[in-house]
Amino acid sequence: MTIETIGVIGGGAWGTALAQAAAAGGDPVVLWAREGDVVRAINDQSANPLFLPNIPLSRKIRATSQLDDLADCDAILVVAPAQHVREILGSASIGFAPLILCAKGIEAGSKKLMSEVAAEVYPGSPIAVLSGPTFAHEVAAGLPAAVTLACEDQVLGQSIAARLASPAFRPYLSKDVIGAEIGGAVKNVLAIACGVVEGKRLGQNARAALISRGFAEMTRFGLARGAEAETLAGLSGLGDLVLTCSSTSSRNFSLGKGLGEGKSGAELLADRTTVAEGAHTAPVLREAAHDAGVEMPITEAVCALLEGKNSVEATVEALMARPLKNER
Ligand SMILES: NC(=O)c1ccc[n+]([C@@H]2O[C@H](COP(=O)([O-])OP(=O)(O)OC[C@H]3O[C@@H](n4cnc5c(N)ncnc54)[C@H](O)[C@@H]3O)[C@@H](O)[C@H]2O)c1
Ligand SMILES: O=P(O)(O)OC[C@H](O)CO
Repeated sequence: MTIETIGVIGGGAWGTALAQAAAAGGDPVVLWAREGDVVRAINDQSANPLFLPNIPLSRKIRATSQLDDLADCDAILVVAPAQHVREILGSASIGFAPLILCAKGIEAGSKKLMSEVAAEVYPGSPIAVLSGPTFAHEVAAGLPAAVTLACEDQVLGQSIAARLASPAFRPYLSKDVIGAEIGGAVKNVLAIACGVVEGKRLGQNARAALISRGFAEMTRFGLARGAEAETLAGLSGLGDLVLTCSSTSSRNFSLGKGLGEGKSGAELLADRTTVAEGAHTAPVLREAAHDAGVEMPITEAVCALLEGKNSVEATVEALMARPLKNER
């Protein structure tokens, strides 16, 4: 299968960066954005100052406000925030093109992963997941990055990988769709915890401990949901966890930093233009972990902090005072 025209749903930072990556070889890209200003800026100035400032975009990217304009695309990157994917897919008529899911989150209420949401809305469409350690501004600027491209149909996966690959963008194939999704969703919650460590100045040791014990949580939950351990230890799991837990370029890390500095979750989440997926995923993940009988103390701590139910001091004390146990 040859994939030429790529459609992109979502004109935020990551949708725009992926459009830029997909346009690198000179093939056309059609990007749907919700904001009229974004559509106009891309078409008139080859730029997206609202979500991806100071990055000149390829002229091969054409933006539209009409989802139906994606109907003839050979494959569609779905890059809306996780909580809006169902609604946006439901309002599009995009035939049977493969859907490449790029949002990192779990749907509130249903507790479903994006592949499960997409399969409900478009039961006939082949599904893939693209996830990994990728700050949008770096990818859009053409800096090197690698991602997991998970697709049960490996022939389709190879076609998608071949279409998106460039000297600066390297997809690694996997069949483990669930594993790729769980890594991306869980790391956002753990990044909030690492941001708290930074904001409260708890030190580098604490951050490394959180990354390691957070990875143990991610692995326990992932295995319980049918993910493969190798996927969780790969780009879409551990790779993205390390990236997002290390830098204020991460919105989730920055949100946690604010909590660590003493601001409230409500204050930090009010009037945001950009999305911090971990804040939406944390409570759903806590419920899903409970359903699966999986212990996720760091996730529970992040929820309590976001909900204003515990202070940072009391949270750290409680995590450190948990009964001693084997590391595995
Ligand atoms: N930014 C990154 O570096 C990056 C990298 C990899 C994955 N992702 C993931 O990509 C997804 C999209 O994130 P982003 O960074 O492009 O977003 P963003 O923060 O740059 O922009 C916000 C997006 O949310 C959309 N939005 C806001 N309110 C909405 C509503 N009511 N209905 C539908 N859409 C609405 C906006 O149109 C915009 O596309 C997220 O799941 C994120 O985790 C982001
Ligand atoms: O800014 P964040 O925290 O949403 O992280 C962006 C990407 O997911 C990093 O891979």
